[in-house]
Amino acid sequence: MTKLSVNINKVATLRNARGGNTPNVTKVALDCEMFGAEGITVHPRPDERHIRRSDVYEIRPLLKTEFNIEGYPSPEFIELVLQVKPNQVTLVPDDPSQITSNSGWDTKNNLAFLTEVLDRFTRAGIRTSVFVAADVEMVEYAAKAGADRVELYTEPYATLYPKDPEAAIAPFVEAAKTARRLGLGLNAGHDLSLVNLNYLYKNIPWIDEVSIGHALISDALYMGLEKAIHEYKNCLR
Ligand SMILES: CC(=O)[C@@H](O)[C@H](O)COP(=O)(O)O
Ligand SMILES: NCC(=O)COP(=O)(O)O
Repeated sequence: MTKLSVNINKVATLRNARGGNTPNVTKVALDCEMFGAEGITVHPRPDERHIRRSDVYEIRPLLKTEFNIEGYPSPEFIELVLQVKPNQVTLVPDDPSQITSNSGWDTKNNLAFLTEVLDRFTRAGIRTSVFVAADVEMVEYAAKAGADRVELYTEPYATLYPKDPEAAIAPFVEAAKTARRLGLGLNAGHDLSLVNLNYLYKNIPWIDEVSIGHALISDALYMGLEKAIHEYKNCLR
């Protein structure tokens, strides 16, 4: 069964826009769980443009589903994750100045670094996931580095899907088969939406978890959060 983890970064973006506590990010996280989300994802970026470190500490003890923290493994990020101990940590290769995640790891050229970081989280009992492009070699080196899972960076799929679904999905099926062959768990995320999610799922039904934020929160502005979560879960059947 493919689980839906709701990324609440953009709820924090709205909260931060006025400097107060509306919308209440913690309440939204708990409501997402009540509406059927099977996990909550946050990406506490160094500039705290949306999710703040304080959000991470506040949310952690209250969640009933899975907590996934994404980020670049800086010393500060590693310390935060080891203190909070989420169910899963997802390593992304983002530079602090990036507007959003726009690439997967070069797991081959970062093998030693990733191996050392992943080992620290593994020893702390935290499931690890490495954000990679749909590239067989990048998946293979994520396995070599000791990751429990890979998360396929799905922006290229989302961009090409409307023009050519079969071409869009092809590299992702190959990368997903490689992950399965190597015994890696499989996540996927970035720019997934109600337009493209079901086709991804139908072609790669063994995905463990999709983490979706930007499109889901945008859809919720029109249909409401509860209906949005139900609609996204309906794409995973
Ligand atoms: C790793 C990934 O693809 C998403 O978590 C993305 O990083 C979202 O970050 P923003 O919400 O800051 O765009
Ligand atoms: N890992 C992807 C994620 O958490 C959310 O990405 P997006 O849906 O905001 O593009």
